[in-house]
Amino acid sequence: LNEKLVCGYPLSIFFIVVNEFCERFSYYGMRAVLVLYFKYFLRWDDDLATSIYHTFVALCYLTPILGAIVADSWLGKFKTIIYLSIVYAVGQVAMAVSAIHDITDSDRDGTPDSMTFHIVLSMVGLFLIALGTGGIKPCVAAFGGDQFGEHQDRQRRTFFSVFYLCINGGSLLSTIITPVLRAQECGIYSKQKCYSLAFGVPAALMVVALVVFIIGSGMYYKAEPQGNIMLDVCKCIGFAIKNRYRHRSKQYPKRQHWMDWAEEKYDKLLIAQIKMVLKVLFLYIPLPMFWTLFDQKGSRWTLQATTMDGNFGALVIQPDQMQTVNPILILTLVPIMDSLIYPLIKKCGLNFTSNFYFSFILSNFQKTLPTFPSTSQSQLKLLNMGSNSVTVKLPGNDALILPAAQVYPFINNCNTKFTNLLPEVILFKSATNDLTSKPQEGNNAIRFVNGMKTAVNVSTAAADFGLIEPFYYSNYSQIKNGKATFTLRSGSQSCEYSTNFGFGSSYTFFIHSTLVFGSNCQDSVTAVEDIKPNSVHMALQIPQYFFITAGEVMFSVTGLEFSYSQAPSNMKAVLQAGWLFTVAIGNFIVLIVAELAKIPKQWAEYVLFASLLVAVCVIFSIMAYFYTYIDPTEIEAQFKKKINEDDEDDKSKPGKAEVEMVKRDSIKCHDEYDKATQTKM
Ligand SMILES: C[C@H](N)C(=O)N1CCC[C@H]1C(=O)O
Repeated sequence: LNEKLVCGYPLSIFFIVVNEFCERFSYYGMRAVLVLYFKYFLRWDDDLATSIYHTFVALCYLTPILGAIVADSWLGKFKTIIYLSIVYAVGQVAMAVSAIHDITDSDRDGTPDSMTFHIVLSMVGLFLIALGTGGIKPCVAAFGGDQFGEHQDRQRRTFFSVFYLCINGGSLLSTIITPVLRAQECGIYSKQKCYSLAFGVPAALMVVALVVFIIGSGMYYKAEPQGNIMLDVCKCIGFAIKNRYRHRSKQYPKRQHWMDWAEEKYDKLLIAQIKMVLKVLFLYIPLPMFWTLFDQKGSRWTLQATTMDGNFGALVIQPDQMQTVNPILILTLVPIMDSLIYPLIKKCGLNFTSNFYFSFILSNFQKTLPTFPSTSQSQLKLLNMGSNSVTVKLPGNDALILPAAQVYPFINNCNTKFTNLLPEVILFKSATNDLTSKPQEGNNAIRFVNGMKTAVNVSTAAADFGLIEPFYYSNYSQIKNGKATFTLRSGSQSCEYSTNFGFGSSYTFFIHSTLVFGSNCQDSVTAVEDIKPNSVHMALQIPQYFFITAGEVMFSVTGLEFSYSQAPSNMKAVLQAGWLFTVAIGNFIVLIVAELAKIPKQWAEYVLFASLLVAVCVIFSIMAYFYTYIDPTEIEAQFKKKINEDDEDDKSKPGKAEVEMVKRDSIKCHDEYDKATQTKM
């Protein structure tokens, strides 16, 4: 195969793993900011953004089928990777261009004037990316496997581990870098969040991936495509089903396998190869459930993280950055498993046939949310601005004593009329404006109520609340966690008010009528906590990440190698695509159950997914126990030898008796296949 070896490994795989690293950087980097791009640039709502996101991810894992068919039947893996990488890079460039707001911002107000242009271009870009990333994915993995000879099983296994490390190295770096690029401000006429840069860098990395792959060109082993194999496979399966149906009567003897009903018309080698593929595909049936749970990292788990405290001391973690725990753990666990755990298991003589994965159910963390008013109620707040406590009597409520400078929040029916309130008591009613959910991305939602007789301007370094009229309130502004200093200004006079924020809280700050400018106004502002800060720490998600990643290491890395080693020579990429198809189905399940079915209680949804996964684990273990490993190369060699011998015989001794003999031999050969596949793993 390959003449240039480094430490027993073909040199060509260096280019393949670097290509994979850059490609995964490109894919995961773009994916990391995609939902935010939908939400904040295209101005889609949460539901539409999440649905399109999961549809895109599912499409990325559906298109491998196309790429694999093109590679195995027509172009070969090498050319398919090159052509589809170009499509992929064009898609990434289209995404980067679609995120330049200046293109359609003719009135230069900072917002695009023709959203249709940006939506259409980004959808075209995403379609090309899905075609490219999905199309090349099964080919790159199988092409890497092709570089090893028959006696390099150990090296090939190590290659698939290193390949997985590169996937996750690229994913880790890009998930850290692209959100930082997105947070930059850029633009020609006005400065906006820099989505074009966040998509532009992944586009550049895809070009690098392509160049690296082309550089290695002279060193690759390039297996030739073997004709339109998928068409033959479909026709052969169709014929077997039809033939079986035609011979359904009891008078016809049964055949060992239903595919044997294609024997009348199809080559025995092809039938044997289809049997190998179907056997593996059958084993894949329960697998999508793993990906269903796994892919919720990007949606449900990240949303859960927004209701948690991300303060890790020196490091403050943003909710979407928690996803980087997965690739970090992969980079740690894969070497540990490969160099320690698997050899240890082997030494202990354990038959490690199936891997169990665990899910971790975390309870509903949104306990920090208060009771919000229903549609027929309104939220009221009473603020005593005086210096003495006052007694307030509201219709239908007991009299209450309101201490000086204190706020009393309560919920009442909208149509209640309030009369005779003391002049120093502010009745603050803002049912339509109150925040009714946790602020986004772990931020804090802050607003001010001005109790003074003059208008006050409030601002911080991060937000401007504008001029607040007397007895009126500002809009909410998002403030990050940590200390914030607010400057209160009226004409030329000002004072400062400082306070500390956690994650995901909401506060209304009441400015007292007694405020005196020029001094510190710490005592003249009362903070009312509308939504408590997140109290559950994000670190509690780490065990959940650990278990799902440990499952991934045992199941996904081995699954890649398994899909390669169990595939017939002409369907290596097709089986890789079958493996990736399980990821696509997993994402569709998320889309249906999590996004469309909308189970009202989050914990009920987690319990449902976890129970389904446990059930699937049991089923999969049973299936894996009965699975018998095969050596496709050996089986194919036996068939080819038999066919050659038959050809020789046909040439020298044509006649009816010989035809019978060939038939008998073929059946013998079939028996050999069946015997070979009956050895347990
Ligand atoms: C980032 C994940 N740890 C990961 O490596 N994968 C998730 C789906 C399959 C695989 C990949 O190839 O990206």
